[in-house]
Amino acid sequence: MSFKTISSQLAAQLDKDLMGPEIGFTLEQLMELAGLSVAEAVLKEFPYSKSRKSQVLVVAGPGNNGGDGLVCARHLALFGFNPVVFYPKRSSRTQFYGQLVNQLKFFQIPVLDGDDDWAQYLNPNETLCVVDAIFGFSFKPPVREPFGSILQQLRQVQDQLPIVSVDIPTGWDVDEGPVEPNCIIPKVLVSLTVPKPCARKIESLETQHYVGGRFVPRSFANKYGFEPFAYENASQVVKLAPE
Ligand SMILES: NC(=O)C1=CN([C@@H]2O[C@H](COP(=O)(O)OP(=O)(O)OC[C@H]3O[C@@H](n4cnc5c(N)ncnc54)[C@H](O)[C@@H]3O)[C@@H](O)[C@H]2O)[C@H](O)CC1
Ligand SMILES: [K+]
Repeated sequence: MSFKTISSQLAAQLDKDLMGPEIGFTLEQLMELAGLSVAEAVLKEFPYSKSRKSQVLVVAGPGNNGGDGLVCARHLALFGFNPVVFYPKRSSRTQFYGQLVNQLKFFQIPVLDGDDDWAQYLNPNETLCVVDAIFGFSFKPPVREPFGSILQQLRQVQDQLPIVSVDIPTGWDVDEGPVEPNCIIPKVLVSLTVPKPCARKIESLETQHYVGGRFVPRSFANKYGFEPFAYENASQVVKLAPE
């Protein structure tokens, strides 16, 4: 199946439109659905079973991609997984991020900060997968610390420990694809709303590709030049067939 992508410029316009005065979604609403989508993609790729490891490390960055990760961790816990969140640079953009962290504490999900030993969770014998919610479509290279070292450590384990990237693999340019030498090569990519051009650079044999963020009607999708994705029943994600 060949999938439609929209440029970063158009994606930014789409977001502005969705959250503008006429339509009126709030960021919090979209983030909740985005995080739920990613958790469902994890469940589909790595089905939860009581008899196997269920630890998932969620690495959350300082922006909204990180926010998607915080929401995802909460849904993973509801699905039966044991999420651990590494959130080294906390956003003070709005108080909502603090509320998301409080919700994680309410679920007894550990939230590690920059001083904690997060690398202990990179053991493939104990951790099922890593959710890469570090940067999304607003990443501009070169990567700054502490994220440079974090990416380096993730790169070292990514062949043994599968990485699930939220919207854009971290270190990729939204239009051009891999731009950062230490960028993530995910085993699973969950594009939100509609894939961005960088998704064409994934190797379909190596990376499973999902679309999630099921929040637009057909008329709105058509306005932005794509058709709605073939979501089944109440599912929040759809897996795209390899190209
Ligand atoms: N409609 C949707 O599809 C929705 C998508 N969502 C998610 O939001 C991100 C985009 O969020 P944004 O806050 O614009 O940006 P990022 O999270 O990608 O990153 C911004 C953050 O990162 C810092 N930063 C940028 N470059 C660097 C660098 N080289 N080194 C270090 N730090 C860097 C920057 O300063 C900011 O703090 C999108 O991809 C989706 O995942 C929403 O959830 C809403 C719905
Ligand atoms: K990401």
